[in-house]
Amino acid sequence: MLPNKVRVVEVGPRDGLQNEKTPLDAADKIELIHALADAGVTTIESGSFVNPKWVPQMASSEEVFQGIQRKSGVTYSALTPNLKGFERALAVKADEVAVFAAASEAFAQKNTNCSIAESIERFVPVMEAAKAANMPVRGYISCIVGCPYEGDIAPQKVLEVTKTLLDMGCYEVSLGDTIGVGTAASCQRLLEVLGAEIPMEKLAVHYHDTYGQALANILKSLEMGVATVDSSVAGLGGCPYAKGASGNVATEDVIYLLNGLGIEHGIDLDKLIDAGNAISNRLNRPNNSRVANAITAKREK
Ligand SMILES: CC(C)(COP(=O)([O-])OP(=O)([O-])OC[C@H]1O[C@@H](n2cnc3c(N)ncnc32)[C@H](O)[C@@H]1OP(=O)([O-])[O-])[C@@H](O)C(=O)NCCC(=O)NCCSC(=O)C[C@@](C)(O)CC(=O)[O-]
Repeated sequence: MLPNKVRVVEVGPRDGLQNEKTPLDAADKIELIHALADAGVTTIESGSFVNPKWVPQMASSEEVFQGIQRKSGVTYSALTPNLKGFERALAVKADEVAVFAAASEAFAQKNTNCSIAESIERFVPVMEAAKAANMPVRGYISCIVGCPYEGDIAPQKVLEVTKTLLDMGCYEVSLGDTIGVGTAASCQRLLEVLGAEIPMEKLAVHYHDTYGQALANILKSLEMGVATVDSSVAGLGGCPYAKGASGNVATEDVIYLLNGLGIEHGIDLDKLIDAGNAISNRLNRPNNSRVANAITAKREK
């Protein structure tokens, strides 16, 4: 059965912009975040406190958080790989942080320079500090169905990491199909394994659209009881440690799907399209949302 309401987690300003080649200054990112909040998005991953040598596009995250005019009811979250990242996020008053692990050892090494177990160890002090600061922590898992280095990933491995993150205190785990290889069938198999042990409300889906399967995978996930979907306005981004991976599914496309299904989400599609067109123009790249392109063409007629 489909959920009545879906929470859309906008990851464009982080997952999207971390992999765009055109450098943006903090003011452009702030403008994007303001436009997203104005469109009704209530969770916006606004930056990342990782080593700026690894991901230079996120180096201005402090400035971004300090420059945002916060809208009441909106959660401005940040990615934090370790205690140092958490302290940076806390200093600029992020509302929520996210730790990120992988279901593939090879990807964990490439992305975080350590094994899966070591990445989890780094989260222990983050969870303690977040608890003391009363800050919610989200968990991410990369490579939930496939890894660019290891190939297919067993659902059992994803289950193990998901349980670990939830046991540590993450309120939710977002399942990342980092290279977009999942299909409705493989996502269903994974969610069946997870759903046997974990309540669906603890899971979110985070699909990249490399193989054009993201919307089908989202629909399947909604049918299986998932009600939180990550997406990126204009389909921004990719992944710096997964060559050839395209951006997240475009938020505009997700909203069009939800509208068609009659599922509540609280986002104004027209305003969202304006936000996506503006950032695409600023980056001098095409808008990767098919819905945005279709509606923009219709507007121009
Ligand atoms: C995890 C580390 C930090 C380990 O990196 P490391 O080099 O092993 O760390 P270290 O602890 O040995 O420290 C080395 C240097 O980094 C500094 N450092 C250490 N931590 C920080 C920090 N937080 N902020 C700023 N600086 C930091 C630290 O201070 C030191 O500086 P130095 O003494 O050399 O001058 C590194 O590998 C890293 O930053 N990785 C991030 C990679 C990344 O951002 N990837 C993209 C995000 S994940 C993703 O996109 C997937 C997701 C979530 O969207 C889901 C999906 O789709 O799959």
